[in-house]
Amino acid sequence: MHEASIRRYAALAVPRYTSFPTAADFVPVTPDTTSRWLRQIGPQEAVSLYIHVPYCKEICHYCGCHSKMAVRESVVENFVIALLSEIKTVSSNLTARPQVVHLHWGGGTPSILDVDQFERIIAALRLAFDFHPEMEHAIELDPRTVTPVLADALAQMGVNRASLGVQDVDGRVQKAIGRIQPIETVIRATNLLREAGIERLNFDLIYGLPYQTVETLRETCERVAALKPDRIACFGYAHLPQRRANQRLIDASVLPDTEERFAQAAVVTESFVRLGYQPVGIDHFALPHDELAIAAANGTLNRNFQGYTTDSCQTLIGLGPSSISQYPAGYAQNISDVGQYSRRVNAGELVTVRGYFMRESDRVRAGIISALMCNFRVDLNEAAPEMEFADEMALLRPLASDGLVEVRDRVISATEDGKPLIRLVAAAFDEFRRGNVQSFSLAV
Ligand SMILES: C=Cc1c2[nH]c(c1C)Cc1[nH]c(c(CCC(=O)O)c1C)Cc1[nH]c(c(C)c1CCC(=O)O)Cc1[nH]c(c(C)c1C=C)C2
Ligand SMILES: C[C@H]1O[C@@H](n2cnc3c(N)ncnc32)[C@H](O)[C@@H]1O
Ligand code: MET
Ligand code: SF4
Repeated sequence: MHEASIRRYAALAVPRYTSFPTAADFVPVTPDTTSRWLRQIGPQEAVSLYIHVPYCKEICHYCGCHSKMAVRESVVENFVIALLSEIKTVSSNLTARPQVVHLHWGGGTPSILDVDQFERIIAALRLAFDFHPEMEHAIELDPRTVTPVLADALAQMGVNRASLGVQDVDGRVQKAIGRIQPIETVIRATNLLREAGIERLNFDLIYGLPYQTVETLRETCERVAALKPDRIACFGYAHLPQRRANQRLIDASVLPDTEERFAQAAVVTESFVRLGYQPVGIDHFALPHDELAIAAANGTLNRNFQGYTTDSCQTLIGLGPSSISQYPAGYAQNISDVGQYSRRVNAGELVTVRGYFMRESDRVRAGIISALMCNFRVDLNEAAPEMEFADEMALLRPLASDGLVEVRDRVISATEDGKPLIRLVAAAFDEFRRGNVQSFSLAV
């Protein structure tokens, strides 16, 4: 593909498609709807739970997550009290006991909770939910917060997977992103978790950050791969300073440009493949024995709000401010403001504010977009035998003539050149993106 085409395409802003419709297209949805959707869950039905802990010790300059600085310990305790209220209200809306197959603590920094707080939350969940004996119990950890006491406590709680925010190990980059974290900190956290018996590890990295180059990234990839985490995610930095005040601390003049980002994404993939990892979707890598690598190879990979997953549950219940729940009938997102969240859950309310009611055609589009994001390929004869997609096909034509996709007998597949730009192919099937450029991140 020509440099000029890369530049043109990679500079387009498109969603990351962790859901379709994306959260940006949600409409008002009320707690009554969530109550109805919760009541429809059947006995022993497999569900996933996501718990959002919206606090960190301090906020990194690049962060795009929903999190605030915990200025006092009491702030975190007040959040835990509110979360316990929400769990009680959600539980009282259930008409059956579901079975939890995946439990994920995200944030923010869940490791800001103390052992007593974790235990109270788990005890509250166990009153209404059965935990599957082989439940995947995962937590996002800031390596700087991992202590021997925490590692042992997490293992005691049944945590069997941890995701560490590594971001980059280069000192100059770390200074520019407000995240000072020498690699020794990552090594220590990794060892403590493994010694405690938590061996399934993921590292998160970011490319497209200030002062990163192809050379610094190659070095970062080698240093983190030497620690042999089963999984690595490497996201493209999404710089949206108009929406995230903390990102205004990043000097945009030292950010890599579109072409450099493109080259960085390529060197990350090239490095991890050389170091024994298999690429999974657009931004994950996994060692060959890992379930995610196996799912990617045999076409059973799924995508949810946390990214790529082996989870195939119909229902994901999100708890905590800003959490998104997924039900067979649609999506429901909680209010994001922690103060309002707390006031309302403490008054016994569900706090759904936005979401989406899935129509049959949305389900078809969601299936197509998910197949493209996970497998880089979709067969419309299987996915949507009844739908013509004339507009969509017209949108794909320029991508096809630039060598990004091949369309044959209604089978759409990305070429090797097209894989990094698969979000653009997916966007052709997104009815909500018809030429309107919104504040999404760059395609690469
Ligand atoms: C773990 C941290 C999270 C990341 N994303 C989310 C969390 C909790 C969830 C999230 N982020 C955004 C939304 C949309 C609704 C909103 O309130 O703004 C949700 C549900 C906003 C957002 N974050 C990023 C972008 C580009 C946007 C806006 C566009 C969009 O909705 O797609 C950047 C970003 N955040 C995270 C990653 C990994 C990432 C970029 C690679 C983490
Ligand atoms: C959950 C993961 O999301 C990533 N992350 C957080 N903020 C951003 C952003 N603005 N752009 C890209 N990735 C981000 C970090 O790698 C974190 O560990
Ligand atoms: N807050 C943790 C970290 O940055 C986990 C990933 S970001 C939600 O290390
Ligand atoms: S990257 Fe992680 S630690 Fe940093 S502010 Fe965001 S949620 Fe908190």
